[in-house]
Amino acid sequence: MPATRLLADIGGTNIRLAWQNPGDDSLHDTRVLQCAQYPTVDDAIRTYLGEVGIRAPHEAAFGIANPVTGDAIRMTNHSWSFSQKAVREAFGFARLVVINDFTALALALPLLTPDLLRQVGGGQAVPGEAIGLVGAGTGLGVSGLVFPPHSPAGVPLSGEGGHVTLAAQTQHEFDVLQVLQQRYGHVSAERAVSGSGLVDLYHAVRTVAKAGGTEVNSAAQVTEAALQAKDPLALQALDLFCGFLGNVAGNLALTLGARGGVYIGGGMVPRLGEWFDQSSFRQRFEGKGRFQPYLASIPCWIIDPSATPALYGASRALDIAGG
Ligand SMILES: Nc1ncnc2c1ncn2[C@@H]1O[C@H](COP(=O)(O)OP(=O)(O)OP(=O)(O)O)[C@@H](O)[C@H]1O
Repeated sequence: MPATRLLADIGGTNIRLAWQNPGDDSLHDTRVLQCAQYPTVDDAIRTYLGEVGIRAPHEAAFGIANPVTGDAIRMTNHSWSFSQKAVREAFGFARLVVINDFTALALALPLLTPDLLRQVGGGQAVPGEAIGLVGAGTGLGVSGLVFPPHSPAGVPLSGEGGHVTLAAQTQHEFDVLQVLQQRYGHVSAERAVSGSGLVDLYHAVRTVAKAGGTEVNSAAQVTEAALQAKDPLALQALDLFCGFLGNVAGNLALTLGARGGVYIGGGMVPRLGEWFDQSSFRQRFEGKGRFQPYLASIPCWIIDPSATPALYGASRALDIAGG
């Protein structure tokens, strides 16, 4: 095989992998593996390379769901940890770039074609203005793209906005947050707006309602109970989830001045289909008092995750790193 580029998007549940030929943007052999089935990231990568028949990729880029602050990587919502240097040496990569997974997704936003996006509310994006990015999956990823002078392609943000403090706006939300607070102490946005967060919201809703309800252990069970069985408590939990996401996305839009729009990534919202559009999301996105008209003009788009956009962003990170 000629020199190839290995790309990985490493989340708390899934690792998505693909490879590219030199000078060609097309992704090849895109696969999704379950992180929990591999003791280390090296094992998952070796399995992938073996399956697709590539022995020694020349270089690699990973987007990964944790802050990247030095050589040592420790995932926030999974047990994997590794040294970037050790991985680079183990696989013989000439270059390895590791960035946050939502920083990688932010780098891919300008590449997204309209067929991969579905708009939920708002008007037109203002070209050249900041863009917000938020996405619920195993965790809650947050990033954005800003366009300082001389950087027309945009500069991605590397933050940990999923861990901001979650605020309540209604008595019911306050009651639910109190239940979460008793469990976690600090209730970050991710404690509610994530897969495990949705399960916790369901249990909290039941506690507040002093109700029985169905036993659930996964986010998929809550969405199924809500959208298929029309279980009222599951519907309440799912609507709280969407409302909290709207609240966080609206805060992000205000903080960044994201008149370029807000993109919604992650694996959860696309699974809610058009039900999401009539949830509390948009109302809570805009419901910021005097800034309602400002937010009402900002478009939100749901990203279709099937195109594995973060892999393209990881590849762009290698291009930008040069060398
Ligand atoms: N039908 C469903 N409805 C809602 N949530 C679901 C459904 N199926 C799976 N999930 C949740 O989606 C989450 C996984 O999302 P995603 O595919 O974005 O994973 P990931 O990329 O590994 O996550 P992250 O990047 O946030 O660490 C899990 O928490 C899972 O419980």
